[in-house]
Amino acid sequence: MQPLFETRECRKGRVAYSLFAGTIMAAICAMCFYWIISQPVRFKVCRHSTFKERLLTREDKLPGVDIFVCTADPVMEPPIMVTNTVLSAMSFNYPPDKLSVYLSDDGGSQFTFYALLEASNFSKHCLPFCNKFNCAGTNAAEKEGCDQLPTLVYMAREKRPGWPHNFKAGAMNSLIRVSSEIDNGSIILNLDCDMFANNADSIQEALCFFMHEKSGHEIAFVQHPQIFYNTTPNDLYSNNMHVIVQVHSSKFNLFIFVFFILRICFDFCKILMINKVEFAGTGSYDAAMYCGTNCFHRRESLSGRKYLKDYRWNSDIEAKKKAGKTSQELEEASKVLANCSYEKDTQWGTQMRLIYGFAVEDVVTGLTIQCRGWKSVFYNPKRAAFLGMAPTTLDISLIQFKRWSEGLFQIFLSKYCPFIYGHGKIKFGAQTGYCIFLLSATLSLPTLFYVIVPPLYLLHGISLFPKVSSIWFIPFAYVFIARSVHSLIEAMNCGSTVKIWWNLERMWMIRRTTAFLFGFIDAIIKQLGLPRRHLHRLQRW
Ligand SMILES: O=c1ccn([C@@H]2O[C@H](COP(=O)(O)OP(=O)(O)O[C@H]3O[C@H](CO)[C@@H](O)[C@H](O)[C@H]3O)[C@@H](O)[C@H]2O)c(=O)[nH]1
Ligand SMILES: [Mn+2]
Repeated sequence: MQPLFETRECRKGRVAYSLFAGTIMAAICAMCFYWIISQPVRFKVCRHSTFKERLLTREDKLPGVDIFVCTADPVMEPPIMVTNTVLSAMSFNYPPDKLSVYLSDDGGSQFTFYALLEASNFSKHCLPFCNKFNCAGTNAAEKEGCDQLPTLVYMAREKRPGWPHNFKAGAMNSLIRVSSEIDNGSIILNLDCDMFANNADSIQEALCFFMHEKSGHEIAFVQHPQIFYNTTPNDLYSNNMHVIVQVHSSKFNLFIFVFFILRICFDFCKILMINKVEFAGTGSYDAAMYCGTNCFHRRESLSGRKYLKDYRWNSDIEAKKKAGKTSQELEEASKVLANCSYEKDTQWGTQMRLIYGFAVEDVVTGLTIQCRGWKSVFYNPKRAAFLGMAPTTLDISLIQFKRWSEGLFQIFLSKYCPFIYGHGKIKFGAQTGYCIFLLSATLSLPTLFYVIVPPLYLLHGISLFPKVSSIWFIPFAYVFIARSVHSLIEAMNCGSTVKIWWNLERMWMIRRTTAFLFGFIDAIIKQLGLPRRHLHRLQRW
């Protein structure tokens, strides 16, 4: 007998729906994960202060300090700015015979070179003057007579087609070699050319960490925050995204609810608080991130040395190599070291020193140092030690964020992922602290979803959120208010105003939906080995 009816499963669109649900689930898990890892740094925030007067009583033991300034393009980084940085570095309140300033010019520009020459002549007049009037009493230069000035070295390393020059990491590694031939100072300060020293005593303050009796020998680097003297105007950025999504089911509310709560919970990461909460928090787990500039390094740890329990600072290693050598001899010796083929088939850039192949070479380098057993400090003194120039337009700022988020995510996807590479080597709080930054690119996806889907529902006349009269309104309202108030209080505690806080909220929304998204895509493309555009470097102005 023939059946009178049949039942058939409607398979149409099921695969598509599974994919869709899968992505939502993945996004929820990712955000949950992100929220969890952003917690440890908030539970342990430390602040340091130093007693530099006590350090001065040990003046005889002060180490040599080599300051590295990097520049790459005379147009985008005008020589006046570069020389300003160099002069500020030369005027530290520190014995001039123990201070050397190196300028690496990747542009090999005559403008920069002659500007530096002029600056060095100028310094002969201005530095003794500064020393005399700024720091009477404590200044070592004054005691030893005003005639001595810090050593000043200009380096333009060799670049050749076909040889990877590895951007700033390559420049830093050349500087490490060249400076070891000249002064071999056991402390290295790394400055970008758009930052200048804002406190003549910063070296002494940093030395308070390195020379601390009990734990100083464990410290590899002391990172200062990047603080900018020019403000960023937060222009509005219109983003035309025409996405048409057919919505079939209004039972989707649960997803939206979870999304709503999670997005709001993790949404803490604001640039102002980064310095005072997240960076300080990772520092509390002995693993402050190296951020490429404003950072004092111990030469030995930067050069790849492993920390061993019995390690003690040996000031004898600072053999003054330049003693007895003429500057011509030093120049000849340095030329070999700054040669483009010097690093061929060596461990430079692969295992140690500045690591190559990452858009954010600094962060990955800091991580490898910490995984070799060293600790690092995040020091945010009341008076900013260094001041810098921030991007002044929205597009340049977004390009910078795109490069950072991509580079950071690239580290997460590489063998240097803190959970794997750092497992058992750095504290769990430090691993999660790193990942707050390394995973920032991934935030773009849930954010995009959040900003696109609810308006589409609205356009279709489907109500996503409960009515004000409904009891279900309470959790929504609670999460929204609690999150906003917490974020505002955190910002105000860090010295921000309501307006700054509001602008930052807006900027983070813009960054997550643009820069982070492109960073995410490019990092994935690179991971898959597909062809991609070149790194955006130096498009600051
Ligand atoms: O081939 C290059 C490219 C850049 N630089 C110098 O590196 C510094 C920073 O480079 P830039 O590309 O302008 O990066 P920013 O986004 O401004 O810098 C931040 O992000 C970088 C990557 O994480 C870090 O290296 C920096 O220290 C940090 O300030 C500048 O002084 C450049 O002159 C070089 O020396 N050689
Ligand atoms: Mn910079």
